[in-house]
Amino acid sequence: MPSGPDGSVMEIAVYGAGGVGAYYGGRLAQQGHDVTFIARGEHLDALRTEGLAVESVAGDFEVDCPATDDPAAVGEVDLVLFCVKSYDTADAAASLDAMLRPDSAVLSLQNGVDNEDVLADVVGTERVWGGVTYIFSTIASPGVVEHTGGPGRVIFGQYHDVDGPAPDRPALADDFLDACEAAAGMRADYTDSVHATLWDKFALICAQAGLTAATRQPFGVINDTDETWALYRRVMEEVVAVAHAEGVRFEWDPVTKWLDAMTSMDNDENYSSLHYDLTHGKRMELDALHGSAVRRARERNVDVPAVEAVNAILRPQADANEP
Ligand SMILES: NC(=O)C1=CN([C@@H]2O[C@H](COP(=O)(O)OP(=O)(O)OC[C@H]3O[C@@H](n4cnc5c(N)ncnc54)[C@H](O)[C@@H]3O)[C@@H](O)[C@H]2O)C=CC1
Ligand SMILES: CC(C)(CO)C(=O)C(=O)O
Repeated sequence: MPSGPDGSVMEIAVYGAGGVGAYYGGRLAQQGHDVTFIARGEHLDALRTEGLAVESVAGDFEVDCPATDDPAAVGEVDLVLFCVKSYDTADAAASLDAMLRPDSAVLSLQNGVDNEDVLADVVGTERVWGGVTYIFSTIASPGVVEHTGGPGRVIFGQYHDVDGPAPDRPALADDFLDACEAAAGMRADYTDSVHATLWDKFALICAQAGLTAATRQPFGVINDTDETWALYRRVMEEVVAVAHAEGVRFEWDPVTKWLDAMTSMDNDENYSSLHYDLTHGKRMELDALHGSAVRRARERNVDVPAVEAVNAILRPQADANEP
């Protein structure tokens, strides 16, 4: 049964119903929320005709939700889960308006630290929630999403200027937290430290995605190889230095936190979505990850030789995978 605070149904559009978006949207639909998928191509055709099938380590399920490639046809919703790849952010953001009321929100679950500003420029900062997610999930075939691991965890917060105070938590965020708590196979937490949360994930993903993609090896091999493990740490340290230079304040040390967490998890076989895209000939998010870190470091005069090296190593393959 739906589980808003008063038992209400949330109206949710999933913009980019791929590995991440269809998984979380499907879980919320499974719980009875009113979810519409925005997708395209053969995947959209399959969602329309067969519905969504999710093969998940947290339990397989199927749901049948309306699906479209036209955001204007969705109508107004409470929340847009914004889950396109970062290279599609600007194009997709341009058609958000038709789905939003003044009190609606757009929650980005994307990797990278550039997306929220792009969204805020289009829909206004007050309607943007910055978010991160920890999951391994991909489109296995049209209409079929495969969730192979990760805790299925979302952390999000009202976006705001990096120098300003965190705004009050919006009432809609409580509705969404309740919806997530009631749903199977996912968990969400709210943060007042949205910038630190985004950069904390950015530091991890630059190391995890960068090193798994550059070496084509899973985490366990990287962790077992002294030189490679040193580079993994170095990438994180450099990204955190850029965050500090941008005025992001952490109440924890992301490098120690992630090195401890990653080595204590059952993680040895894991790669990353960037590695998946690289090895499947798909367009890569390199520009939004290491490319962005390098650009931001240059603007702030921070030395990031390890991030530059990973960026340079991956660039030819990223260029080759461009459509
Ligand atoms: N896949 C994973 O396990 C994880 C991914 N992420 C991040 O989440 C974001 C989404 O990644 P994935 O779900 O893997 O991507 P995906 O490629 O599986 O899904 C995105 C979908 O959006 C669709 N799309 C893009 N623009 C569209 C438009 N204008 N209209 C309709 N459909 C559109 C694409 O066709 C694609 O099917 C990325 O930023 C990624 O880095 C974060 C954590 C884990
Ligand atoms: C952190 C990780 C590796 C899994 O959530 C990820 O974000 C990705 O694969 O893109």
